[in-house]
Amino acid sequence: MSASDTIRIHLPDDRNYEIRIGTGLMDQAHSWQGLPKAGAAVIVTNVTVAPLYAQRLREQLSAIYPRVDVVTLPDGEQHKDWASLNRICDHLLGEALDRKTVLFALGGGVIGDMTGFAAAIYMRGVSFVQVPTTLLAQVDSSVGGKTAINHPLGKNMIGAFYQPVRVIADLDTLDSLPDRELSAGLAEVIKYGPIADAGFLTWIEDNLDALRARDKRALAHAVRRSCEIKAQVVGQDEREQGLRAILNFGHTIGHAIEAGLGYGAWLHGEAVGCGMVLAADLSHRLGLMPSQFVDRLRTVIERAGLPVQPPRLGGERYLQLMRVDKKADAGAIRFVLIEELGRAGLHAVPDARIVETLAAYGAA
Ligand SMILES: NC(=O)c1ccc[n+]([C@@H]2O[C@H](COP(=O)([O-])OP(=O)(O)OC[C@H]3O[C@@H](n4cnc5c(N)ncnc54)[C@H](O)[C@@H]3O)[C@@H](O)[C@H]2O)c1
Ligand SMILES: O=C(O)C(=O)C[C@@H](O)[C@H](O)[C@H](O)COP(=O)(O)O
Ligand SMILES: [Zn+2]
Repeated sequence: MSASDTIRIHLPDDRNYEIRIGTGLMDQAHSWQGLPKAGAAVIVTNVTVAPLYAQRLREQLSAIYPRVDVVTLPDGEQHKDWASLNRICDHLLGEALDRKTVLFALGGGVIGDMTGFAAAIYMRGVSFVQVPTTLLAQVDSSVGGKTAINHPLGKNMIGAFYQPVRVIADLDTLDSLPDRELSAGLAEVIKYGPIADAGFLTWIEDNLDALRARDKRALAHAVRRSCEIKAQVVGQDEREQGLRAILNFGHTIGHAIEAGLGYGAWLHGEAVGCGMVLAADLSHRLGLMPSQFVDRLRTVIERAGLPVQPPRLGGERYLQLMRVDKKADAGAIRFVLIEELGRAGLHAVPDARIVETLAAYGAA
């Protein structure tokens, strides 16, 4: 791969945008050219990421915008809430920033989801740019326009579909990412294999050690292929009327784990990794996939440094949490199941089969 690669996401009404992936982008002025003109830019970040990257981004943006503010939020999934959203809106309104103001989400998926939601609702919509600094955000959350905050009763329950105007993924920011967060990001990378590209799953298996060692070429390929798949899916079904649901593989149980344990106890990627093992198992129990697939997926998830043993919340509690899943339909819990390697679909699964599977993993 060259120093940078660009993937384009195609959406109606002139909302196409570029996903730029590469090294050194944070300090390369050309990455930031062509952004909407405005009197002000606001970088939204958190207390961990601000000291690492906010000043560098501010310098780049100062060449474009007369005014560049920084809003620094507390760090953590437990702060993906109304209070943080209000802090962004309080700043925008308190400073009388107009509707041309451009927001820059500098951080992981938590910052990206909240900044996007703030952009969607401030003055009924201002432009925003995703500057993802975690592997998870570079391969998934910065692309596709799902924005949200959590509710104690359910994950991402309050939000909007609202697309960024650009995504700039500087692979160098991954150098400072803790190992546990890198593993969490690998869960969403692995996800794309079984749902969309069997060959990519094999590539991940072959390159997992290089990915965990942060080999830049391996990371670049993982980010690029993940974004290509996500851009294709979202380009066909932006608002999840059908196809887009495949991106939710592992999330039915994953989101139940996150909400059930309290946000932040397990990382999103950890919960999704474990949720994929159980969804693979369900795919086998319902006769869609052979048992070897479950073993294969569990092995790669374990090798990525992710947990595969779900917490023991109890069968009834899991069901209660999953009934508010956004894919649920008239009370029926629906799972993304693998139908063949590289192809997935949405399936209503009877409660008894879900509890049986959870029990097999000691979680019911
Ligand atoms: N919108 C979507 O399509 C979508 C997709 C997947 C996940 N998500 C959401 O994304 C969130 C998870 O995102 P995440 O895994 O990035 O978590 P995160 O945003 O909490 O970031 C993980 C941790 O890494 C720190 N961090 C970020 N960049 C860093 C860097 N370069 N160096 C050092 N530390 C850094 C953060 O401060 C945080 O402590 C969840 O809320 C999930 O629901 C959304
Ligand atoms: O972009 C999507 O669509 C996804 O489902 C990607 C997921 O990885 C992500 O966690 C998403 O936020 C989950 O969506 P939700 O609609 O279940 O909240
Ligand atoms: Zn996810």
